[in-house]
Amino acid sequence: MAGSVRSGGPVVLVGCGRLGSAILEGWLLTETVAPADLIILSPSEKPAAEAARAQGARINPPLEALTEAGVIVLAVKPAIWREVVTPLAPFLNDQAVILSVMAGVTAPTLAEGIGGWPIVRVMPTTGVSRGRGVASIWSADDRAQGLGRALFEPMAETVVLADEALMDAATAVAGSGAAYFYAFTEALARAGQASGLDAATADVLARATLRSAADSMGDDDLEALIGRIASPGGSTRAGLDALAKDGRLTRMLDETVAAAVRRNREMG
Ligand SMILES: NC(=O)C1=CN([C@@H]2O[C@H](COP(=O)(O)OP(=O)(O)OC[C@H]3O[C@@H](n4cnc5c(N)ncnc54)[C@H](O)[C@@H]3O)[C@@H](O)[C@H]2O)C=CC1
Ligand SMILES: O=C(O)[C@@H]1CCC=N1
Repeated sequence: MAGSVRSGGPVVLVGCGRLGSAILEGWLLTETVAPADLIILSPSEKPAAEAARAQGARINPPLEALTEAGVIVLAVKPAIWREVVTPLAPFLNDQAVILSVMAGVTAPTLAEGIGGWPIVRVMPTTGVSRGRGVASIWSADDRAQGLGRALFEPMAETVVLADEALMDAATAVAGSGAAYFYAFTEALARAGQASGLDAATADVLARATLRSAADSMGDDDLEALIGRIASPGGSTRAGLDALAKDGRLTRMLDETVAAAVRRNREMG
């Protein structure tokens, strides 16, 4: 229901890039935040922000408007967040909550730049724009955690993490995972080409197959799902054996996730 998230004041979205826009679109689509409760800070014009403005959101009002804010959502790049929040801090009221969707930036680091307010970290996927995202949530503060859940549960499958240290792994799996999936799709299409399909046909087959596989996955046991396709001694089993030869699939994904975790830690 529009405006059902009662954060104690307007929701301020700081940064309306790829993720900020996705979050904004998800809130409006799922009516999680009423447009009139939204303040968007963005140095440049963004289509998602303009659409929100048309429904009543405020874009770049005088910073005095932030004194009413219930939650400040930081969706800027990790490299610039300090310079972005410094001018905002003097306008925030005691009850405001800082919600960060920035990869890698830890709560203690955030507290150095914008200390004194409860912090909740959320790692969403851009699927929130269609109300079908994933979001990992962590906070040491119950009220802030509740606010993070209220803002993301309507548009994402959410997981509350017990320990902030797990956020880097959750980011490496979920925040980045869709990109791995697209890279896999591309590689599958290329492999189809290497086996004789023309590029356009291989692209259609790879995309359509993985789309329909993702649609059918649900919560079913993954080995059971594989078993429904791979008949014993059949061609899929031969392909799966090649994929897993000498543990290479597992090793490749271990290395992929570990590299992303390392980078998240460096950014923090
Ligand atoms: N794109 C993704 O799938 C995900 C991104 N993230 C995190 O979200 C954050 C943002 O990432 P993206 O949206 O991909 O980056 P982006 O570069 O698309 O967006 C950042 C936005 O911040 C704006 N900005 C710069 N200075 C500003 C200021 N002073 N005030 C307000 N806005 C300002 C820029 O105009 C830009 O639109 C990053 O910290 C990233 O780690 C987290 C999960 C997923
Ligand atoms: O690549 C990034 O830095 C962010 C983290 C998760 C998705 N995008």
